[in-house]
Amino acid sequence: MLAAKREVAEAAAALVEPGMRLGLGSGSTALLFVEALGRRVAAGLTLGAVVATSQATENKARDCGIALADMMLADAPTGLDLAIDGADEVDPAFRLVKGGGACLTREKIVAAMAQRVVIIVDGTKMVEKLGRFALPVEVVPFGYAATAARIERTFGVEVVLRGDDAPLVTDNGNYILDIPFGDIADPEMVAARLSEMAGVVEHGLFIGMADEVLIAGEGGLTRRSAAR
Ligand SMILES: O=C(CO)[C@H](O)[C@H](O)COP(=O)(O)O
Repeated sequence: MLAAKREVAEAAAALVEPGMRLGLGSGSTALLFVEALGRRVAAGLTLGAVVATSQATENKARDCGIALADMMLADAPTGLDLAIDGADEVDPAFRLVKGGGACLTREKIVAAMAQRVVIIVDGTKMVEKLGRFALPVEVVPFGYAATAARIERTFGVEVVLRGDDAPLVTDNGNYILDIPFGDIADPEMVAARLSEMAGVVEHGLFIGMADEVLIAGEGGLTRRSAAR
Protein backbone atom coordinates (compact mmCIF):
# COMPACT_ATOMS: atom_id res chain seq x y z
CA MET A 1 0.00 0.00 0.00
CA LEU A 2 2.78 2.43 0.91
CA ALA A 3 4.64 1.51 -2.28
CA ALA A 4 1.49 2.24 -4.31
CA LYS A 5 1.02 5.59 -2.57
CA ARG A 6 4.65 6.49 -3.24
CA GLU A 7 4.34 5.55 -6.90
CA VAL A 8 1.24 7.67 -7.45
CA ALA A 9 2.76 10.56 -5.47
CA GLU A 10 5.88 10.54 -7.67
CA ALA A 11 3.74 10.45 -10.81
CA ALA A 12 1.74 13.43 -9.55
CA ALA A 13 4.90 15.42 -8.81
CA ALA A 14 5.99 14.82 -12.42
CA LEU A 15 2.82 16.62 -13.61
CA VAL A 16 3.98 19.90 -12.08
CA GLU A 17 5.46 22.40 -14.52
CA PRO A 18 7.63 25.45 -13.78
CA GLY A 19 5.69 28.49 -12.56
CA MET A 20 2.48 26.57 -11.83
CA ARG A 21 0.16 27.85 -9.12
CA LEU A 22 -0.53 24.78 -7.01
CA GLY A 23 -2.92 23.39 -4.42
CA LEU A 24 -1.50 20.77 -2.08
CA GLY A 25 -3.96 18.24 -0.69
CA SER A 26 -4.01 16.46 2.66
CA GLY A 27 -3.65 12.91 3.90
CA SER A 28 -0.85 10.36 3.68
CA THR A 29 -0.82 10.14 -0.14
CA ALA A 30 -0.82 13.92 -0.55
CA LEU A 31 2.02 14.24 1.97
CA LEU A 32 4.09 11.79 -0.10
CA PHE A 33 3.33 13.98 -3.12
CA VAL A 34 4.55 17.05 -1.17
CA GLU A 35 7.79 15.20 -0.37
CA ALA A 36 8.27 14.29 -4.04
CA LEU A 37 7.53 17.87 -5.05
CA GLY A 38 10.01 19.10 -2.45
CA ARG A 39 12.69 17.00 -4.10
CA ARG A 40 11.92 18.68 -7.43
CA VAL A 41 12.02 22.13 -5.79
CA ALA A 42 15.38 21.27 -4.18
CA ALA A 43 16.59 20.33 -7.67
CA GLY A 44 15.66 23.79 -8.99
CA LEU A 45 11.93 23.73 -9.91
CA THR A 46 10.33 27.14 -9.30
CA LEU A 47 6.63 27.43 -8.57
CA GLY A 48 3.97 30.14 -8.60
CA ALA A 49 1.73 30.58 -5.55
CA VAL A 50 1.33 27.37 -3.56
CA VAL A 51 -1.59 26.77 -1.20
CA ALA A 52 -1.89 24.05 1.46
CA THR A 53 -5.19 22.43 2.49
CA SER A 54 -4.29 21.72 6.12
CA GLN A 55 -1.89 22.62 8.89
CA ALA A 56 -0.23 19.21 8.50
CA THR A 57 0.38 19.80 4.79
CA GLU A 58 1.59 23.32 5.50
CA ASN A 59 4.13 21.96 8.00
CA LYS A 60 5.28 19.25 5.58
CA ALA A 61 5.62 21.73 2.70
CA ARG A 62 7.73 24.10 4.77
CA ASP A 63 9.93 21.18 5.92
CA CYS A 64 10.40 20.30 2.25
CA GLY A 65 11.43 23.85 1.31
CA ILE A 66 8.18 24.77 -0.47
CA ALA A 67 7.09 28.38 0.15
CA LEU A 68 3.36 28.87 0.78
CA ALA A 69 0.86 31.65 0.24
CA ASP A 70 -1.06 32.83 3.32
CA MET A 71 -4.71 32.06 2.61
CA MET A 72 -5.90 34.21 5.52
CA LEU A 73 -4.86 37.43 3.76
CA ALA A 74 -7.01 39.58 1.47
CA ASP A 75 -4.45 39.29 -1.33
CA ALA A 76 -4.31 35.48 -1.15
CA PRO A 77 -4.41 33.69 -4.52
CA THR A 78 -7.88 33.23 -6.01
CA GLY A 79 -6.96 30.83 -8.80
CA LEU A 80 -4.66 27.83 -9.23
CA ASP A 81 -3.43 25.88 -12.25
CA LEU A 82 -3.46 22.51 -10.55
CA ALA A 83 -4.60 20.93 -7.29
CA ILE A 84 -3.43 17.48 -6.30
CA ASP A 85 -5.17 15.62 -3.49
CA GLY A 86 -6.04 12.16 -2.21
CA ALA A 87 -9.51 10.73 -1.61
CA ASP A 88 -11.24 8.14 0.56
CA GLU A 89 -13.49 6.88 -2.23
CA VAL A 90 -13.79 7.48 -5.97
CA ASP A 91 -16.76 6.17 -7.97
CA PRO A 92 -16.94 5.54 -11.74
CA ALA A 93 -18.39 9.06 -12.29
CA PHE A 94 -15.40 10.55 -10.42
CA ARG A 95 -17.57 11.55 -7.51
CA LEU A 96 -15.46 11.51 -4.35
CA VAL A 97 -15.78 11.05 -0.63
CA LYS A 98 -13.12 13.08 1.15
CA GLY A 99 -12.44 14.20 4.69
CA GLY A 100 -10.94 11.11 6.30
CA GLY A 101 -8.24 13.46 7.53
CA ALA A 102 -10.80 16.10 8.61
CA CYS A 103 -9.53 18.62 6.03
CA LEU A 104 -12.49 18.57 3.64
CA THR A 105 -13.45 22.24 3.86
CA ARG A 106 -10.04 23.61 2.91
CA GLU A 107 -9.65 20.80 0.36
CA LYS A 108 -12.92 21.79 -1.29
CA ILE A 109 -12.04 25.50 -1.32
CA VAL A 110 -8.69 24.73 -2.94
CA ALA A 111 -10.19 22.27 -5.46
CA ALA A 112 -12.77 24.91 -6.41
CA MET A 113 -9.94 27.39 -7.06
CA ALA A 114 -8.11 25.05 -9.42
CA GLN A 115 -8.40 24.81 -13.17
CA ARG A 116 -7.44 21.15 -12.99
CA VAL A 117 -7.91 18.75 -10.08
CA VAL A 118 -5.94 15.51 -10.04
CA ILE A 119 -6.82 12.88 -7.45
CA ILE A 120 -4.15 10.41 -6.39
CA VAL A 121 -5.18 7.10 -4.87
CA ASP A 122 -4.24 3.48 -4.55
CA GLY A 123 -6.61 1.00 -6.17
CA THR A 124 -8.48 0.23 -2.93
CA LYS A 125 -10.16 3.66 -3.09
CA MET A 126 -11.95 2.91 -6.37
CA VAL A 127 -15.54 1.85 -5.62
CA GLU A 128 -18.69 1.09 -7.60
CA LYS A 129 -20.84 2.99 -5.08
CA LEU A 130 -19.89 5.64 -2.54
CA GLY A 131 -20.73 5.26 1.13
CA ARG A 132 -18.82 2.40 2.64
CA PHE A 133 -16.47 5.03 4.02
CA ALA A 134 -18.56 7.09 6.47
CA LEU A 135 -19.27 10.51 4.97
CA PRO A 136 -17.49 13.28 6.92
CA VAL A 137 -19.36 16.52 7.56
CA GLU A 138 -17.71 19.56 9.16
CA VAL A 139 -20.09 21.34 11.54
CA VAL A 140 -19.94 24.40 13.75
CA PRO A 141 -19.49 23.35 17.42
CA PHE A 142 -22.35 25.63 18.54
CA GLY A 143 -25.47 23.50 18.45
CA TYR A 144 -23.68 20.52 16.94
CA ALA A 145 -26.03 18.10 18.71
CA ALA A 146 -28.99 19.79 17.01
CA THR A 147 -27.20 19.62 13.66
CA ALA A 148 -26.44 15.94 14.24
CA ALA A 149 -30.09 15.28 15.14
CA ARG A 150 -31.24 17.05 11.97
CA ILE A 151 -28.89 14.93 9.83
CA GLU A 152 -30.18 11.78 11.55
CA ARG A 153 -33.82 12.76 10.95
CA THR A 154 -33.13 13.63 7.31
CA PHE A 155 -31.28 10.47 6.34
CA GLY A 156 -32.38 7.95 8.98
CA VAL A 157 -28.77 7.16 9.88
CA GLU A 158 -27.09 7.58 13.26
CA VAL A 159 -24.11 9.93 13.02
CA VAL A 160 -20.83 9.65 14.93
CA LEU A 161 -19.04 12.65 16.41
CA ARG A 162 -15.37 12.17 15.50
CA GLY A 163 -12.88 12.07 18.38
CA ASP A 164 -11.91 9.80 21.23
CA ASP A 165 -12.03 11.38 24.69
CA ALA A 166 -12.94 14.79 23.27
CA PRO A 167 -14.32 15.91 19.91
CA LEU A 168 -11.72 16.26 17.18
CA VAL A 169 -11.28 19.95 16.32
CA THR A 170 -10.53 20.76 12.67
CA ASP A 171 -8.04 23.36 11.45
CA ASN A 172 -11.06 25.68 11.19
CA GLY A 173 -12.08 25.16 14.83
CA ASN A 174 -15.07 22.96 13.98
CA TYR A 175 -16.22 19.38 14.64
CA ILE A 176 -16.61 16.42 12.30
CA LEU A 177 -19.72 14.26 12.17
CA ASP A 178 -19.31 10.98 10.27
CA ILE A 179 -22.39 9.54 8.57
CA PRO A 180 -22.11 5.76 8.06
CA PHE A 181 -24.45 5.48 5.07
CA GLY A 182 -23.09 2.14 3.90
CA ASP A 183 -24.36 2.96 0.42
CA ILE A 184 -25.16 6.44 -0.90
CA ALA A 185 -27.92 5.84 -3.43
CA ASP A 186 -28.09 9.45 -4.64
CA PRO A 187 -24.91 11.45 -3.88
CA GLU A 188 -26.24 14.63 -5.53
CA MET A 189 -29.34 14.59 -3.33
CA VAL A 190 -27.30 13.95 -0.16
CA ALA A 191 -24.89 16.75 -1.10
CA ALA A 192 -27.74 19.20 -1.74
CA ARG A 193 -29.57 18.35 1.50
CA LEU A 194 -26.40 18.71 3.60
CA SER A 195 -25.40 21.96 1.91
CA GLU A 196 -28.64 23.65 2.93
CA MET A 197 -28.53 22.60 6.61
CA ALA A 198 -27.89 25.20 9.30
CA GLY A 199 -24.70 24.39 11.17
CA VAL A 200 -23.09 22.45 8.33
CA VAL A 201 -19.88 24.11 7.18
CA GLU A 202 -19.05 21.59 4.43
CA HIS A 203 -19.52 17.94 3.53
CA GLY A 204 -17.11 15.43 2.07
CA LEU A 205 -18.93 14.74 -1.20
CA PHE A 206 -16.90 16.25 -4.06
CA ILE A 207 -19.05 16.09 -7.17
CA GLY A 208 -17.92 17.35 -10.57
CA MET A 209 -14.60 18.51 -9.17
CA ALA A 210 -12.08 15.82 -10.15
CA ASP A 211 -10.66 16.09 -13.66
CA GLU A 212 -8.27 13.16 -13.50
CA VAL A 213 -7.58 10.24 -11.20
CA LEU A 214 -4.17 8.61 -10.92
CA ILE A 215 -4.51 5.10 -9.54
CA ALA A 216 -1.66 2.95 -8.32
CA GLY A 217 -2.41 -0.76 -8.27
CA GLU A 218 -0.77 -4.12 -8.67
CA GLY A 219 -0.73 -3.72 -12.44
CA GLY A 220 1.07 -0.38 -12.20
CA LEU A 221 -0.18 3.14 -12.66
CA THR A 222 -3.44 4.06 -14.42
CA ARG A 223 -4.46 7.56 -15.42
CA ARG A 224 -8.13 8.27 -16.06
CA SER A 225 -9.74 11.51 -17.17
CA ALA A 226 -13.29 12.57 -16.36
CA ALA A 227 -15.73 12.42 -19.23
CA ARG A 228 -17.19 15.94 -19.45
O1 LIG B 1 -9.66 13.76 2.30
C1 LIG B 1 -8.61 13.62 2.86
C2 LIG B 1 -8.26 14.35 4.09
O2 LIG B 1 -9.32 15.14 4.56
C3 LIG B 1 -7.60 12.67 2.32
O3 LIG B 1 -7.26 13.06 1.02
C4 LIG B 1 -8.17 11.29 2.33
O4 LIG B 1 -8.55 10.97 3.67
C5 LIG B 1 -7.16 10.25 1.81
O5 LIG B 1 -6.12 10.11 2.72
P1 LIG B 1 -4.97 9.04 2.52
O6 LIG B 1 -4.17 9.47 1.34
O7 LIG B 1 -4.22 9.11 3.83
O8 LIG B 1 -5.63 7.70 2.32
